[in-house]
Amino acid sequence: MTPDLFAGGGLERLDIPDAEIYYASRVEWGEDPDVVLRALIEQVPWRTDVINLWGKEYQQPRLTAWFGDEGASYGYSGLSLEPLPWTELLATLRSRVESLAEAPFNSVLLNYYRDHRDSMGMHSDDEPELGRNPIIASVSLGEQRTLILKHKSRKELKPVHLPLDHGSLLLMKGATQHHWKHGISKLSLPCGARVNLTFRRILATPGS
Ligand SMILES: O=C(O)CCC(=O)C(=O)O
Ligand SMILES: [Fe+2]
Repeated sequence: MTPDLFAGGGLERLDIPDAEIYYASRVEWGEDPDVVLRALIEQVPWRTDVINLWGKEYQQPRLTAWFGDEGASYGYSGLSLEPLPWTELLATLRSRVESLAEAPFNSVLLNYYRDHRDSMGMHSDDEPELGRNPIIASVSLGEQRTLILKHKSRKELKPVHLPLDHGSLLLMKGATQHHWKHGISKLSLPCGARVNLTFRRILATPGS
């Protein structure tokens, strides 16, 4: 299959069935990715979110933060969460991501994996607020960690392992979330910090 390149940016379509995923390993961000990583680790008011699974509360195994346009809120365990306002750095990254992805975003979820023990469970980004066939733009900074993708119904398809590089951009769009789950596993060997930013477009607050 001939790689299908987005204009500029070096995004290359990956050959994964039932998915529309593009990847560029080293994007020109206009800022040194080392500096961006350090600034985010230091400046973002990181929090440990509690998730409710089957009536039991668990701390998420990573730190998170959520920024976005005013009103781009989403329902979460019965609460409606308001985003923090864009910082100058995050607004700059958003503009760059929007031009590379050729799509608008009104919020960003940040994940901070402090070391090899932090992780994210398998899930799809299929919240109703994102609408049908959402486009998610994921920026990775710091330690390389591997995104694992598992098809939800075609058991003959092997899991796909995508190592995400420092300064890379991954786009998931089309029916990807419908067919695939993704997550970041813990590692057994120590590794450094990684910050991931997933830019999203919240369509509307249900009930508003
Ligand atoms: O850290 C990553 O690359 C994955 C993040 C993710 O899947 C999410 O925020 O929904
Ligand atoms: Fe996700």
